[in-house]
Amino acid sequence: MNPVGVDIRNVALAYGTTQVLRDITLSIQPGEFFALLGPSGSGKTTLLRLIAGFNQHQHGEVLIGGKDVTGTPPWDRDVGMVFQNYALWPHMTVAQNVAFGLEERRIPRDRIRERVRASLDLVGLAGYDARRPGQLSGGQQQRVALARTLAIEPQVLLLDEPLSNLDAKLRVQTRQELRKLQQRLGITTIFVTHDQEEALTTCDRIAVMDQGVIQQVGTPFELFDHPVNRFVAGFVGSANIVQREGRDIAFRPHAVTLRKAPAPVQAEGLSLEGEIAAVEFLGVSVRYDVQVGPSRVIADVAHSRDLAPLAIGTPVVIGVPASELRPLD
Ligand SMILES: Nc1ncnc2c1ncn2[C@@H]1O[C@H](COP(=O)(O)OP(=O)(O)OP(=O)(O)O)[C@@H](O)[C@H]1O
Repeated sequence: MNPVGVDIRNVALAYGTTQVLRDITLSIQPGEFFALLGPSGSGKTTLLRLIAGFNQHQHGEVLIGGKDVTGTPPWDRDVGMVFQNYALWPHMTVAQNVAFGLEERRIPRDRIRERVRASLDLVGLAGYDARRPGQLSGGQQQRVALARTLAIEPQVLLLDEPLSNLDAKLRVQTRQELRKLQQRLGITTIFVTHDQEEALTTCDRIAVMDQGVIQQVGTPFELFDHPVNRFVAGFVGSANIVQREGRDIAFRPHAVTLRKAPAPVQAEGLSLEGEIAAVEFLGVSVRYDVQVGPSRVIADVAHSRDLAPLAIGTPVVIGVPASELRPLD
């Protein structure tokens, strides 16, 4: 299979007077595992459904494999979508569920049987053909939904929060399996999630969305190390933001060093005086809330058995090296 790219150009979509997507431009590379990451209501699902053909935009164009698909119905788009609730038929067996989309496409019976077997193999469910969805665990149901979508051999795989119904441990295991499967198939995949850890661990690149606008596109490292604005800095990891000379400066809690006051002020980077306001032991590190004037700064300090924690009320000097300071737009 030759993977295809997806290009979204100046797309806008409104429901009545509610503008849900505003001038979205995005290029997803062939074979890429791409995440749409944002809080609830940011427009991720709307954008995914638009690529699938379930939503229509009022402005701009959507290209799949270089072809403008505006106006093309979902079944003519060569895309497969896995829905958040899986949408499996409860009265059908696993094999019948997986075969369903193929029968609709009028594919010959023996070809259908082959493809059902191959896609159940792919997701590790060989031998489960005769079960009904109600006789499977949540994780297995999720894999049936994935097998059913892969069976139609789409050029683009669209996943709408596919792991959100799984418990925390299974979610981690399933996202690793999904990543491996995606790499093996090399299929262009677009993954909607509101969970930053899921996006950072699974995807090649991420578009961070807020209020129908793409705030930044980048690799997990780029977004974490070089957030362009306050929203991305706070949504991808946690960030401290302080005002300096009329600009916002962001830095990560783990970049902060704490020394008991009085301590010499560092020539380079940021130095602030404050007082420990709260202490949380996280195991690997200790998280300190430091009161600095009217604002709070979070410092994550690596824990060591030889280091007594600082008590609430201790006056401290906060230091952040210049290389860890990020000016924001
Ligand atoms: N059919 C509709 N009619 C009117 N408004 C809609 C419709 N569908 C979605 N919206 C609105 O569009 C905005 C974006 O919704 P969307 O479902 O795309 O967000 P999301 O980022 O996927 O959020 P979530 O993670 O909660 O699913 C929301 O404010 C929502 O209320």
